Amino acid sequence: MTPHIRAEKGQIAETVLMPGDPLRAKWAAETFLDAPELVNDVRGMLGFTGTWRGNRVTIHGSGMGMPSLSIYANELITQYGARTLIRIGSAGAMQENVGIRDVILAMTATTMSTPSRGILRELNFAPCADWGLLSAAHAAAGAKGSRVHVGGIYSSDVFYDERPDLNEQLVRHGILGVEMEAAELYILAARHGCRALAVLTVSDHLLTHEALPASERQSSFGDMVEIALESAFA
Ligand SMILES: O=P(O)(O)O[C@H]1O[C@H](CO)[C@@H](O)[C@H]1O
Ligand SMILES: O=c1cc[nH]c(=O)[nH]1
Repeated sequence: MTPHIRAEKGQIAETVLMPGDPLRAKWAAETFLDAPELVNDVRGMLGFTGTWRGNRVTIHGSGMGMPSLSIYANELITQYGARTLIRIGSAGAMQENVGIRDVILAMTATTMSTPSRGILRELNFAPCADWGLLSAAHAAAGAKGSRVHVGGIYSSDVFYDERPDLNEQLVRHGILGVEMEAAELYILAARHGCRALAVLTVSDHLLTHEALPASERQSSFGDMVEIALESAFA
């Protein structure tokens, strides 16, 4: 038990999928896992452990933003022994060739600051995905016929960004999309010798202003979940 997770040791699997939305965790666990068991609901942050093709998996919400993800990922890694952490999130597209519902595999996650800033100080550390997970996820996405993009994303501290000049630079430098957690996940994985990847589904487009409703962001991103599971156990 930790301040934020009520699960007993042993109730959390070594492989953890982390959506921002706790209700996406519930949907994904009920849709893709065999015998999912609720292992956390402290503060309404839902976590479930079950099996996928015989492999133990936990699907646990991270909440929105890096400070929230950092609490859960730290506790999952240091208190429960999580070793493979895959974010399954939504993202806003930042390139014309990236469409709604496309999948983005985040090779790197550029950021302005994360909860790790206090440790890294003046270092511009380069948060990056685990290569084994990334290459397996790319193969899984290809086999499914998903429209998939691999490259850099931006992990933002704000959803309502008021810096159009910043977005211009991100677009200009090829950033595929924006979300709010991956950079801290990658940094924590590097610090603790874990594997991490962010598999994202495009829910809205910053250039065209198309957007999916909240209900679809909660429970329609099945390809992303399967890609994450296949990469974890490739
Ligand atoms: O859909 P999730 O996984 O929450 O991810 C994205 O959605 C939230 C913002 O609406 C942020 O958490 C962002 O990273
Ligand atoms: O963080 C996010 C997630 C989805 N769409 C955005 O524009 N930002």
